[in-house]
Amino acid sequence: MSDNVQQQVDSVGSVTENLQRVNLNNRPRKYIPPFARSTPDAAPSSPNPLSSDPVSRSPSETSSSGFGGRRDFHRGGEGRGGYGGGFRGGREGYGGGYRNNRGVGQWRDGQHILGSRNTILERQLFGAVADGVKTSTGINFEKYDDIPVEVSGGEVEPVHEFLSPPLNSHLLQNIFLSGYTQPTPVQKNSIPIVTSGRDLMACAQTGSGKTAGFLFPILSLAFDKGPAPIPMDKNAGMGYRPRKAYPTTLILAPTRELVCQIHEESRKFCYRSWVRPCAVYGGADIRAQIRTIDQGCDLLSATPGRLVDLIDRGRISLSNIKFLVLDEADRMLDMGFEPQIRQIVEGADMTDVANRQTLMFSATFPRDIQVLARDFLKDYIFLSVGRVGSTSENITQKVVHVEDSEKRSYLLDILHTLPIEGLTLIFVETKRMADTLTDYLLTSNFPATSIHGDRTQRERERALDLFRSGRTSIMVATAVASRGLDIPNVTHVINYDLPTDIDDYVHRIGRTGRAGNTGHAVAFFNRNNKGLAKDLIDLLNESHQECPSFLLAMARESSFGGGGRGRFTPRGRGGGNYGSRDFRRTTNTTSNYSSGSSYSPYSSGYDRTPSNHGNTYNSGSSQSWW
Ligand SMILES: Nc1ncnc2c1ncn2[C@@H]1O[C@H](COP(=O)(O)OP(=O)(O)OP(=O)(O)O)[C@@H](O)[C@H]1O
Repeated sequence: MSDNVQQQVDSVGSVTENLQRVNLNNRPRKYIPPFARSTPDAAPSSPNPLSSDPVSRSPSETSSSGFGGRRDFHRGGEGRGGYGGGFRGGREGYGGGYRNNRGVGQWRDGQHILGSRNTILERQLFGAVADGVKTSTGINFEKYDDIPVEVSGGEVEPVHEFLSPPLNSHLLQNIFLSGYTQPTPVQKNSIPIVTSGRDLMACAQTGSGKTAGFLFPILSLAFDKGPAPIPMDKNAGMGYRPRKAYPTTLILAPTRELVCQIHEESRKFCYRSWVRPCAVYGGADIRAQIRTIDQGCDLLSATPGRLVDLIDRGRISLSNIKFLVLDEADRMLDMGFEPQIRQIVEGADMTDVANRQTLMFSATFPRDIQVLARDFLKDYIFLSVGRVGSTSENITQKVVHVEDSEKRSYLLDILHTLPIEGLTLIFVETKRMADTLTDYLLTSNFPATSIHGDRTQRERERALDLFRSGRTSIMVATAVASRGLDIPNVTHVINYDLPTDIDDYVHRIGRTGRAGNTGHAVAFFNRNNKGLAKDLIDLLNESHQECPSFLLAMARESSFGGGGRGRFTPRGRGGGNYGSRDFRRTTNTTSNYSSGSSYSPYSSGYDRTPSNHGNTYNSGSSQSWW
């Protein structure tokens, strides 16, 4: 972001803050449910590192909705409709004076009332292909259909086109505004699975449309059924209590940047609907985020740490969650995030597993994490598009032997040969190395920036913005940028330092070759990376890439026994063919996976019962923190 644009954004941001402060003086005392919200021109959005357009931060217009903020929606009387009844929350269509504003809709009297069109917002959300800020589909998009799909745990009849039904007709309009003409394989299958009410663990290659794979069926159901009624607050009336948001969908993702990206995608597909997307993540002003969620929060994208903070402050309740999504699920459930995820899912007031749908998506899903994931799922369908952890053939991979001492000069050689158009992402293992290498590139006259966990959120946002816009065509990154980021025009990924885990490699190189586009990945390999050799060879072979002889020799030397963290490598499965990846199929259980209905997720391996799911997890890393 140029300083000029940054200043504009800042000044619009401060106007927003001032107006919000004014609003605070007259604010209704309770969280505003969907039918009683004022409808601003543009949906209020969280401070968003991915949005460079000041319009996205336009102040919320205080409209005279006439619903009267006096009603205690948390206690409200009987209600109708919405996710199967039985609620005690407020009634739909309360009051009158509805004002249909541009771009934001409402749910009222059991009807979905669409906001009118807002061309400025449309341009901001959907852009134009020529803007270059959205990834457009590449020449190999159609080839996704050749990737084998496997489903276990139930029968699925995939959808082959974006049609209504099964998708809500308004959602279809937003899909077409986004320029999507045909679903990707993961979407073809996730739409019927989720709309039929099943839990899902889905694995599909990087860049193949998993985000829409969960957003489409969730939003379609939300647009069809309307808001879930807000449950009774047990402590209502007991003195002052802060307003609380009751989202119906929670999407958890591991990094701030990814949360923002998911939020931006959500804003597109929620356009003109009653559903208000919000994002909360660390490193940004929590008070501004609280003000935003107070304006309405139906679909919440969050990093776990910030969400826990807001739950602890009594600002968010998870008691209304109908859909829980773990994006990059294997990362969310690994050692680093597992305690926070358990705190959110099991330690707070989250809807229990039987009464919510839980969806997990990733390009990789190690066996041990699949086992752990069962704590959060019920009778789920396992969907894999391509082998779990495989890489897209759209990415041309090259592994070169480079000693540590030669890496810098080798890197410069490569950078000199790259075409000027196109972005290059360079991965290193440490934050210090990210800074050092960036400085080196700058002194060598290459436009470079860096992103890593020691930079402030503002610096991270600025780096990403410079890179995304192409003003700085090289970004040096640690693993913080390895997952999920969808940056158009990344043509090259260089693993200057290789990760120790093959799954991390898969995600890193997946920043290129997205949505049917082609890309290139180069890895610097030397003896220090010996432990990765076997998994890397498997991966290269499977994706029909050249495998250098030094790598084969290194693998022979290596004492590692393949399979990594329990991935279903061809070797691990005893053959090189496409086969089972659902761990339930390779585990000796008494479950019946083919029927779906008779499968019991509680049947093997762990000391659990349906009544105490999760709390007696016994794998060795189990702990109680409440
Ligand atoms: N049906 C579709 N038609 C055209 N483009 C699509 C479609 N679905 C998704 N895309 C685009 O493909 C790109 C990649 O999608 P997305 O980021 O969801 O991939 P992903 O599978 O989640 O990748 P990763 O594993 O890296 O997180 C995005 O730019 C998205 O807009």
